Amino acid sequence: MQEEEKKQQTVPVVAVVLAAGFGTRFDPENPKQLVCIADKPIVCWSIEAFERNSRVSDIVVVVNPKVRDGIEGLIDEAGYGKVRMVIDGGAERADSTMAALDVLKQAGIPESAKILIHDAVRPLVSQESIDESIDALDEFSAATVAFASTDTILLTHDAGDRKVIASVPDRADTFRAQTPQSFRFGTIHHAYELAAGDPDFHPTDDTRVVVDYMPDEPVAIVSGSETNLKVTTLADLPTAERIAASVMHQLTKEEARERMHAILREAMGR
Ligand SMILES: Nc1ccn([C@@H]2O[C@H](COP(=O)(O)OP(=O)(O)OP(=O)(O)O)[C@@H](O)[C@H]2O)c(=O)n1
Ligand SMILES: C[C@](O)(CO)[C@H](O)COP(=O)(O)O
Repeated sequence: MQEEEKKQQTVPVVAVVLAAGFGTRFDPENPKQLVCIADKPIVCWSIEAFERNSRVSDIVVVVNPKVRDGIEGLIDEAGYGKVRMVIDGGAERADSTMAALDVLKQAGIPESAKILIHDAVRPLVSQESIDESIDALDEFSAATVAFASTDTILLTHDAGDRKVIASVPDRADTFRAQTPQSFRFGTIHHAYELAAGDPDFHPTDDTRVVVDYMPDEPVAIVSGSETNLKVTTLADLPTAERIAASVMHQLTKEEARERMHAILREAMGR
């Protein structure tokens, strides 16, 4: 059934692009979602990564009042065909995810739908990571793109006004969480329902909601990359520009190759 579903894609694959943050670590007066990298606003890079992926059927964009007009204007101008809704998020990232899940529930989305939740401020996500996220849901109900840590990670606890090490996990077992984080709709919706009553619920990502509230549900790791950078502070911009330049170079080469193949196919009458 799952093999068949994979080939025919019988369930919706919905990307949720979270762009409702306030960029306090970047510059609250200059919303980072709207800042350009290689002349294209960051939010457009992210939306286009999912527009370009033929397996993604729908996109929901989550915004806040400060960026709504700007982002709606960009979506209209570009004519993104898969963007079905632009909705308001909430105070924290998890509130913004919840807003999207509520809207999808109201729209009657099936429990089996595949939901890819992505930080708008990770503009350079690769098609391979998106494809692998969609594939992972044929085996697991939850998965996250993540990048193996090259540093040793220290888990700490508070000792007075200092932190001290609580434990040191084996480096081979440590990863840096990235996005998209992908889920069957029924799983992520249920996890958020379980978490809703908890006053100490302030997760910084969506997989944590499954890990904490549905501990028997395994969450798969999908390969990420160093280039799937999150633009967090102003210091990230030069790196993002460098990565964007190399991505554009790659895309231009691929387009040229595709054009050449099309010319050859036509010349050979195929
Ligand atoms: N209430 C929020 C908070 C964050 N986000 C989104 O979640 C992603 C997380 O990245 P982050 O760097 O934390 O963005 P901000 O929350 O904007 O940044 P900061 O924490 O510095 O305020 C971003 O795409 C952001 O727009 C969101 O949709 N709703
Ligand atoms: C989801 C995330 O990008 C995974 O690395 C990250 O946790 C977002 O955290 P932030 O505090 O909102 O930057």
